[in-house]
Amino acid sequence: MPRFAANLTMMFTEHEFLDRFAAAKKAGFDAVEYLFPYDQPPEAIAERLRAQGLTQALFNLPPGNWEAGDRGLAALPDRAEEFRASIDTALRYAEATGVGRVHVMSGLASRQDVTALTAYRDSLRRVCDAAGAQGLDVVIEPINTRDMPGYFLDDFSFAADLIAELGLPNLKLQFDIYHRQILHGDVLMGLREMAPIIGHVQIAAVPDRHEPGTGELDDARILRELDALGYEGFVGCEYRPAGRTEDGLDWMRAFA
Ligand SMILES: O=C(O)C(=O)[C@H](O)CO
Ligand SMILES: [Mg+2]
Repeated sequence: MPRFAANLTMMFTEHEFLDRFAAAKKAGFDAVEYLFPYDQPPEAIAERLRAQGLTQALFNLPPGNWEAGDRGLAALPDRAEEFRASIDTALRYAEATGVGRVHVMSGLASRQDVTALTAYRDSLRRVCDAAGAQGLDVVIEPINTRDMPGYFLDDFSFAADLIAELGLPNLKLQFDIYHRQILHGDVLMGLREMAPIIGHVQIAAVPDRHEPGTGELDDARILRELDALGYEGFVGCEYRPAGRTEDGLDWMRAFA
């Protein structure tokens, strides 16, 4: 049975961010993830995790200026210095929270741009080296370009080939089922083919990104496939609740 992590960026938004940890615990979660913790002191996050007995499943490196349109820095040659600084920031929060993996966002660039591809490879080597020294995995996630137009990493096969080419032992795939369906479909075969390199999974219904089981996929069948494949990582619940978060959790309890 997969271990579900509440995504506190998208769920429990009825509460202030630091109050979402208690809300997630009360709703039955033992793990959390979110996009970015950087608006809070690391100690404040660590205290919430400790007080609620929660495990930190994942968070992202700083993405640049999200409000200004940045969606990560790793493939942006002219932002290399900022990317290097983002690694140090993320590792400070990783130390405080005990997270086991961090997600590196590529940024908006073309995979046909050789300078972007070179920057991306260099960035992944750098972050995997620094994160590995702290016992952390690094995950990269193909994201669909309907939700994120111009995102550099928009193909699962490209991501898998790059992971194989770089051969970095702590570089793994963040398999977001929502993006997989939109980009390629073929979700079960994708899971079977990429199981050896999957470092994190996320789920949301397609196309509305609401609770699993409310879209076009048989999400219960997909979760059973993760069990059958022996996946022992987390499944991040990265969906927008259709109503109050607490009222929409029956789908998860079917797996309890
Ligand atoms: O967009 C997603 O699915 C993610 O998981 C990124 O981390 C945030 O955009
Ligand atoms: Mg995702």
